[in-house]
Amino acid sequence: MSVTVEEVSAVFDTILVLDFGSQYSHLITRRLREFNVYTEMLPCTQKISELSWKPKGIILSGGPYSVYEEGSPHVDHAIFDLGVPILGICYGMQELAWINGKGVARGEKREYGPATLDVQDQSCPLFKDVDHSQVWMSHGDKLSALPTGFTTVATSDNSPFAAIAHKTEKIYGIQFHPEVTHTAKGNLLLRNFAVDICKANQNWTMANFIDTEISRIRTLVGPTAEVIGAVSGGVDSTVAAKLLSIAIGERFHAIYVDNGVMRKNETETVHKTLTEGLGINLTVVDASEEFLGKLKGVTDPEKKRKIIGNTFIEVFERQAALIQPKSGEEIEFLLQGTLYPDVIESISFKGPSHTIKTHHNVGGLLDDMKLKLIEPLRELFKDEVRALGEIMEIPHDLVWRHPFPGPGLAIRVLGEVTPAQVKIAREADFIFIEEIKKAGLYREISQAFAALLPVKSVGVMGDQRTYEQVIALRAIETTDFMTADWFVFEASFLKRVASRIVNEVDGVARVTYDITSKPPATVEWE
Ligand SMILES: Nc1ncnc2c1ncn2[C@@H]1O[C@H](COP(=O)(O)OP(=O)(O)OP(=O)(O)O)[C@@H](O)[C@H]1O
Ligand SMILES: O=c1[nH]c(=O)c2[nH+]cn([C@@H]3O[C@H](COP(=O)(O)O)[C@@H](O)[C@H]3O)c2[nH]1
Ligand SMILES: NC(=O)CC[C@H](N)C(=O)O
Ligand SMILES: [Mg+2]
Repeated sequence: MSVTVEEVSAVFDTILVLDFGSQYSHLITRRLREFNVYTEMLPCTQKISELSWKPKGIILSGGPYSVYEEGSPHVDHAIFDLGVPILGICYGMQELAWINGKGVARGEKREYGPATLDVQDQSCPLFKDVDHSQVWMSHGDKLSALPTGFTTVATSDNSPFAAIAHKTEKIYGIQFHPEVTHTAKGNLLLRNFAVDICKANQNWTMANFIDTEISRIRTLVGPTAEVIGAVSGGVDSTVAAKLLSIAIGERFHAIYVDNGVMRKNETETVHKTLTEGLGINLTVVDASEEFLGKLKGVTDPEKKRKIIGNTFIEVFERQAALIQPKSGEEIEFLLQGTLYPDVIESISFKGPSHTIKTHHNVGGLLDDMKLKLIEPLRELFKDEVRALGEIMEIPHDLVWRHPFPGPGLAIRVLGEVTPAQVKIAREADFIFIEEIKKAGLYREISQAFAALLPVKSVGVMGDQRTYEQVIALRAIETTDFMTADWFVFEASFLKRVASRIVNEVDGVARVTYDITSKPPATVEWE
């Protein structure tokens, strides 16, 4: 028997962003959701007839191509038959012009940076309260003529067609980017479009999402089937597990694997919080010896990742096989903590970005396990997951936890991973994080940790010459982990941490602080 489960976009009023490959496209989605309008992004090649829901409005994003070039992407003209408002941004506006008269050409010079907007037509609802503000331009092509049926709504010094609007339909084009923060009133403009012009309901809140999602899970799973899921104690898997546990109770089986390279006290804390605190049906598997045994003698970072990923799958599958569903049937579903950025990445018009490190998750389980997937967070950004966690009363500490990589301390112990080395990295990390929390800096920092370098250095302690290893501290600020800046601590803070680590952790003679940004460095040392 198959059940139909409504998509989120069929339940909430949805603005559809069609992506032409701009680096800013996902920001459009984020901005609209920030004022509680549900927004989804699909590739610009999406066939409208294949959509199972009707958007309240459509936004055409920017993109790196030129509309007049052969092979450049074009939108399905059926968007005009939907009778919903349309907003074209940069390439998106050029696409509207190309469809309505082809007046787009290479400009004499590129325009990149701030410009001041002059609104000519004050009655245009898109520009309500937006006049004379700074906007951000990033283009080389421009409109050479007004498209058929359009008028000029706003100009700037370099762009005689900074904004255009159709005379009778609700179709708008803007040359600048409202989604970037350099456009002072960009949020307001997007709000004017989504709320005033498209009349989208501002009901996208996690409080509303939670009920829809729980009933969606119940419909999908049905009255008797059971679900398994790997839970790390990280925010994504915990929030997903809590949702499942609210929806189907004991029929959800969470499995946490202690791989021997977790942080100090982690296994105990996760166990206690998830079972006693959150009432999740959790099994803790201690597989540390198995993992550490397989890591023996291995120094190559990618090999470490592969060994941990593969062992993880073996342990998980072994454990899953032990679960006997009450129904007498087999386990039917697997929970995954997939987030919206992963979805965007996989549907991106540009194709998935270049993989620098093979970040594993439990994706490898699927092929032979024949389980159906449940991904309750696949519509959410990380900040939405955190908001959802707060609503479900998951402890703050867990909701705001820095991400922790699946291979754990194994990629923070550079070189061979031995129990002795893991212990040093674990103790140093614990002190660093403890001091960060004491200083009230934990929430300001996106991720912080200590890495153990496989080099020895000379030191002196109590008149004795020492010859021990080096700890590198890393703390970064970032919004998306694709780029990151190192965090600027007060000198006194670093002094305190260094002194504690050298004094309290056996085997460390020296502490350094990593002051490299990403790029060129990555967040992790391996
Ligand atoms: N030690 C572990 N035990 C069980 N599952 C794990 C473990 N480590 C990772 N996983 C699984 O791999 C997935 C991916 O891990 P990842 O670190 O990306 O996400 P997370 O731990 O849920 O959240 P965060 O990004 O905040 O750490 C997890 O959601 C979880 O399903
Ligand atoms: O689950 C994971 N498995 C991995 O192998 C892995 N390597 C890096 N990371 C995390 O990804 C983010 C970006 O890290 P990098 O700049 O080092 O690639 C940071 O948050 C890193 O901690 C991993 N996460
Ligand atoms: N940011 C954009 O959308 C740029 C559009 C187009 N490629 C141009 O250079 O004008
Ligand atoms: Mg994690």
